[in-house]
Amino acid sequence: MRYQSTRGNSPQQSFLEILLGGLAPDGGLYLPVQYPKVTTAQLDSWRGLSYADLAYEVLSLYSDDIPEADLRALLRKTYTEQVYCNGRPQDNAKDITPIHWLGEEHGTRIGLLSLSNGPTLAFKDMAMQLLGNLFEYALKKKGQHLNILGATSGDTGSAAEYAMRGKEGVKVFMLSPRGKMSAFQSAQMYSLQDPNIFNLAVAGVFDDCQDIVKAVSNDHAFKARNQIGTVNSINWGRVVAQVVYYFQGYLLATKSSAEKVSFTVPSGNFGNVCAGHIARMMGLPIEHLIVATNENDVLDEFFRTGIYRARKSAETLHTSSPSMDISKASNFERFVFDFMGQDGKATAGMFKQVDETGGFDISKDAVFKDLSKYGFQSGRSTHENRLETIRDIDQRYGVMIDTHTADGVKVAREHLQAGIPMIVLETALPIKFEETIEIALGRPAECPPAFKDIKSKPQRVENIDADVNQVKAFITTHLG
Ligand SMILES: Cc1ncc(COP(=O)(O)O)c(C=O)c1O
Ligand SMILES: N[C@@H](CCOP(=O)(O)O)C(=O)O
Repeated sequence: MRYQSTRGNSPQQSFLEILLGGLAPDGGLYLPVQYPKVTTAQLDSWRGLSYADLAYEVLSLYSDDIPEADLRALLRKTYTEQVYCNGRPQDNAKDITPIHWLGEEHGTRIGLLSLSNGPTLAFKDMAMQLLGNLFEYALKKKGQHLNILGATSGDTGSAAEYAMRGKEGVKVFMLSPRGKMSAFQSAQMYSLQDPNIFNLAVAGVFDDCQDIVKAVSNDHAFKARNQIGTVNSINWGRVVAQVVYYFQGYLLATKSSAEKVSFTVPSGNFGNVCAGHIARMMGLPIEHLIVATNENDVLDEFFRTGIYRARKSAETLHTSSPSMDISKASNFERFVFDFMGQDGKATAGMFKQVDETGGFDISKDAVFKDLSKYGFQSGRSTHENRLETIRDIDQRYGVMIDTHTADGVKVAREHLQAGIPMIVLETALPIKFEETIEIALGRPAECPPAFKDIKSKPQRVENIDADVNQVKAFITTHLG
């Protein structure tokens, strides 16, 4: 499979080439030149496979430069019950991402796709554990080192750091928004003392951190000299690994591939739901993909109105679902490229307009009228909605959900369709946002034993301004 940039002005590359490179040289994001199609017969033949073997079926369509035996071995090493049982050991842990059915509402089943039982208790572990193993494999093959520059609003950072701990030839420089994450999230990252991990607390919001990552990646000389790579969903490897659990969710929810399901996805950087879009483009029978935002509702506004209006850092609100406090969703560009007919020049023009004027308006264009063919719907949730939903799901079903998943459930309930199962992606465990859980339920969230004393451990973090040059200087100094 060859990969093209969404800005249409970079040479096509293979899977392993883009894996270590991250952002395309023209500033765009990589996508395959075409989405491989999965037939219903093929889909039915995948029923009953282990998660690792299902992942093989999906990923082998995208990574033909990794020999079959190597890819299968990497996937079997990654997707084990031992790795994905950290949060809440469950009866069906062998499914890796089991569905926890809540019940029936308005004539349809509603369930949670459990994605947060990995080492850091958020869905990011699903792809990040694989990325760690893929990096190690690719670097060994090429005899290279990799210095990862990442941005986090709370969960990508710890997932990446836990996945890269002790990995030979890999250093991690992680930018996080100072004071904007939960105490548990900060402690997870900042308590790591590994010599290959560097945490930088930026005076700004997540979007500032992500802008710095992109600016550093766009300095081609610096990137090449310092072997800079990415672990954010900028990296196609992250997105494609997330495609797998849509297939798993679908197969677990249905008996035959004639059936349809809908997914609701708590969204911030649009990476998770972009993976759902790709699964749908491959032919997975998804009725709707419902984008659920918090008060930072740029994406909801776009799907309702056709107007994309990225907010400035100062307008980005600090909410009780802080991992979704994002106003410039990186992966939205991948979807724009698709709905613009994979026209790189048009996509580059639209994002130039975003840089210059803050957004674009397609409300009157034919492409917006045509957007329904992609199956997207959307909604937003607020702090009050979050508290109410956490309370309701606890009382009605005896299940405690985190604040981001609560945003998903709130919005999912507004889009139920009789007879079409609704699967809400559970993106983190409640303990990560324990302060809000305590407010909602008046009792603490359950904490896995591995994290009992996480907040009392000594922390190692450097404060830094939202300044590209300061970040570059830090990297240069610490690479020696
Ligand atoms: C817990 C949680 N939920 C939802 C999201 C949103 O996912 P995405 O950024 O892929 O849209 C994130 C981070 O992005 C997250 O950490
Ligand atoms: N919510 C994320 C933000 C980064 O998203 P990514 O999917 O692009 O890595 C986080 O928790 O850091």
